[in-house]
Amino acid sequence: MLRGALKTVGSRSQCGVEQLISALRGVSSSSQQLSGSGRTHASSCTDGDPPKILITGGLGQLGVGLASLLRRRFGKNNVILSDIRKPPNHIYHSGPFIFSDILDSKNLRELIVNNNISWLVHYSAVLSAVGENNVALAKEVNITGLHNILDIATEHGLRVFVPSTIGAFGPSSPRDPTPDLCVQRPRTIYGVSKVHAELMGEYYHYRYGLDFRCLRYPGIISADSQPGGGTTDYAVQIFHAAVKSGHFECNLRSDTQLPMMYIDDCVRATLEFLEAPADTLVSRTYNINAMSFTPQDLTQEIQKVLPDLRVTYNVDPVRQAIADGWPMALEDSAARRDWGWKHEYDLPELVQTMLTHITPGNQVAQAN
Ligand SMILES: NC(=O)c1ccc[n+]([C@@H]2O[C@H](COP(=O)([O-])OP(=O)(O)OC[C@H]3O[C@@H](n4cnc5c(N)ncnc54)[C@H](O)[C@@H]3O)[C@@H](O)[C@H]2O)c1
Ligand SMILES: C[C@@H](O)[C@H](N)C(=O)O
Repeated sequence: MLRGALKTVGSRSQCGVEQLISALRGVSSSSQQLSGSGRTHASSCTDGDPPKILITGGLGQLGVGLASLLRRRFGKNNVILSDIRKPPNHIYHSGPFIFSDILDSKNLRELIVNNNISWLVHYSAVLSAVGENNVALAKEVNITGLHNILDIATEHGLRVFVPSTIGAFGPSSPRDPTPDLCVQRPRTIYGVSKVHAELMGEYYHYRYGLDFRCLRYPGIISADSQPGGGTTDYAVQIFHAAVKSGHFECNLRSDTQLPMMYIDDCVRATLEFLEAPADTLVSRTYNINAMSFTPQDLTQEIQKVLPDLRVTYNVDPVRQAIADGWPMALEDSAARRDWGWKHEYDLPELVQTMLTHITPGNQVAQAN
């Protein structure tokens, strides 16, 4: 039966996944139809052992920061970074790194089996602004890639974390604040693919018992890694320009308010959510919020430290249209209630911390 199921899965059919799960669990397919309760199957790690974690798309803005926190928590060799790009030397030498293209499901499956992976953090993606410039690539990476991840995670009983975003909402969503559950009609391929990921993950959870976990991140701000082509990138770039030249040209209007978060809060939220006992999670997808600000607010806060900073505006119509349809703040009381989410950085702490990291003698380590 197992051989038959494997053969079917090789053809990537939904039915194949179902058969394989049955074969691996030794249950009849009728007994595992529509679990309803969404009870997760398969242990995420062997009793007492730390999880073995694979991070896809790990060389982007967020992967290295998350890997560093997870390695401190679970041990260096239990966290493997992967990407399709070659890592800089300091990342290559900081812990296990491996090539993995999420569009190559055979390679991905081998990696998971050979390394006994139990948790999968799926960071590969094409972000909002880049996605609008290359819809075909965004569809491939964000939708086909996601399908590969969910199928393989289901086959091998993994705990899988897929981040969503403020970009999963659109102009018809309530914007200030945006609740967990509301109308989601995004107008970018990035947003559409992230709503798809949320729904597919939840479907696999209820249908197959997949331990799917998803947080909707705000725009993330980091000092030692560069953003990958999103609408919120200005909020990272302004710090480097402020320190380097004292002038920043902003591609969003001065009054564009968006939810943002410092990277340390983002990766800590991800770890805490990954570790939360399944029975505390009322939902599989949660908003998390920290602060909201406009380019003007951010400029004024930076000017408290660097009064000579000059910001001019050259609005990019594509990014502005995207931002105008996104939340101004996220409502995240469910995350705070169910698994204890609490942010630590508001705007003043963010600015102090970023400027401390980005000093002239300590220019951004190009993590990515
Ligand atoms: N950074 C943010 O502000 C933010 C906010 C909300 C959600 N997110 C989500 O968090 C995740 C990580 O974001 P990020 O900012 O690090 O993204 P990023 O754009 O900086 O990095 C994405 C990585 O994916 C890799 N990638 C692309 N195609 C791939 C493929 N076929 N196979 C394997 N890897 C591939 C790229 O090489 C890149 O290193 C994404 O899913 C993103 O949607 C990010
Ligand atoms: C918000 C987030 O998903 C990403 N930084 C983007 O702007 O596309």
